[in-house]
Amino acid sequence: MQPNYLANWVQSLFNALGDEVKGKSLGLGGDGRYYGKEAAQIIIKLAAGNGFKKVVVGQDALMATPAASALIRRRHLYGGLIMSASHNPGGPENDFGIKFNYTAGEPAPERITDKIFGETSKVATLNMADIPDVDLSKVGVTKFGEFEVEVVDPVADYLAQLKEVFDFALLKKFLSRKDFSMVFDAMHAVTGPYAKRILVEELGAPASAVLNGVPSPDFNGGHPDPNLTYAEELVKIMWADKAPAFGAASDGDGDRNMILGHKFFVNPSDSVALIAANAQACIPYFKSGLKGVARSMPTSGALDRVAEALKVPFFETPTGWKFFGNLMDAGKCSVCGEESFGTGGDHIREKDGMFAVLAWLSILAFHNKDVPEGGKLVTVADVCTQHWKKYGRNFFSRYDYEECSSADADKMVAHVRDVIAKSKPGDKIGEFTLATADDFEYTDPIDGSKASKQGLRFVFTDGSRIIFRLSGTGSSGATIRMYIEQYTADPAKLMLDAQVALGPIIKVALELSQLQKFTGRERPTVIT
Ligand SMILES: O=P(O)(O)OC[C@H]1O[C@H](O)[C@H](O)[C@@H](O)[C@@H]1O
Repeated sequence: MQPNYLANWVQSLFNALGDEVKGKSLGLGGDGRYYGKEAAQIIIKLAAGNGFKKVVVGQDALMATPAASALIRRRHLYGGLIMSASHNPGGPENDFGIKFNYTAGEPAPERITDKIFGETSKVATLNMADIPDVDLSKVGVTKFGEFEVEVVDPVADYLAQLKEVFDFALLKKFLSRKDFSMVFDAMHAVTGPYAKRILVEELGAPASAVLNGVPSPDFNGGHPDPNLTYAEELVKIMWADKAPAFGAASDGDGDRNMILGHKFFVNPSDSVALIAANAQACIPYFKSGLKGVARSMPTSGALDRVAEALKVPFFETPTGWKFFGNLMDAGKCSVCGEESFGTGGDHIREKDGMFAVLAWLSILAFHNKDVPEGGKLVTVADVCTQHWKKYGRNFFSRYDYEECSSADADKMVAHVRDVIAKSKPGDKIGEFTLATADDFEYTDPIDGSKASKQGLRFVFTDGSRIIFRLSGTGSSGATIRMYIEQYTADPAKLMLDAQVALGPIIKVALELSQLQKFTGRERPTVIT
């Protein structure tokens, strides 16, 4: 990141917030990329020059996004700036790899991000205080007159928050079972120190349970994306004949997650549904039940079925975590998630990778509480299978076509819009009968704001769906995402491989969009 770029952006943010920031305290975190510490020094000087009274920063700028949210909420800080590991400047809620968490620790709402964006073109002066760099390697307070910088242990507040959510004694007992083993891949990103402290020191997992636990400026040459493509090392371990019972990975800034069993991938859409279904029984924080649940539109309908069974309010939002923030602030949502590997809850209102890992460990601990050590352990796959037997299974897959030319992608989108305009309920598309086709629109139930053009979708009478969206986070060209979903309650089909089960509808999706013709792509770059 260019220092000037960063300074301009942060100054725009402070300008947008105006007098609101005067005399307030700001939380600050980074993720272990090389610019983390440098950027922290710049932001500290800008905060001092713009009237903040204090900056609270993680030691070595190693602050995961959920940890920063916990810090903001627990210490009643004004807000927090998190330098995210994003390879994708300009995503739905993070500009230039920075995420601004607003007062309650949730991602900044659209009205704030729009205001910041408006200010970026007008910045004339950088109000940077003339103070020396702060030693970020040591916990402690440095004062500069009225202004002070506190360097904190980045894990402490977050751990305290997690302890209010989960039964740590139960988890510790479960992790001490000789017949259970796990591995967590921190992918050389920020969660290494978190995993060591929480999983190893607090919960007693062996040190070897944390893989790639040392944050590195360039993620050791890897790409810290917790999916089947990029978490290759973990996938190899979990697909070996002799493997740990549980595997998980988290991303650059610790907010996304992937959950695996032995030779078993838990689709993120299923993961949030399973967490919601088991929350009340397995996680103390949810013991009085869920206030409501939410998923993004492209995320599969597995969660809808759980909401219906639990009789709790359900919300379908556009892609982007900020839409959940409003619901959680209004006390309408306890658990939410997205197909893009984000899962979270209202404990900190962020997507939270470690929360998902501890939620899954709590689910496993609960389902194994009557299984004697050495008995047949209830596995991740068993928990999912039992869930599908009860609710049916929403097969789901996402095809990503990265770095397409923007012109080609736009042509394809125009074509799909045209198909939608010409179609009507009852039309036959392949073996499927159309129920509706539209461009998803959302009216926020809390503030009434409208979001349009949030994804082109075809919904069929059997509940199957085909959705096209252009990524808002891709870094070069256009990334087309094609989401495919099909529901089955047929016990004979529950265990099919998702790609096999979805074969026919994928064909339909490719035909109706003419994706291959428009983009020249024979196959996607990533399949989830
Ligand atoms: O627009 P996409 O590339 O599909 O990315 C979508 C994702 O972007 C960011 O990571 C947001 O925090 C997520 O809430 C969202 O799901």
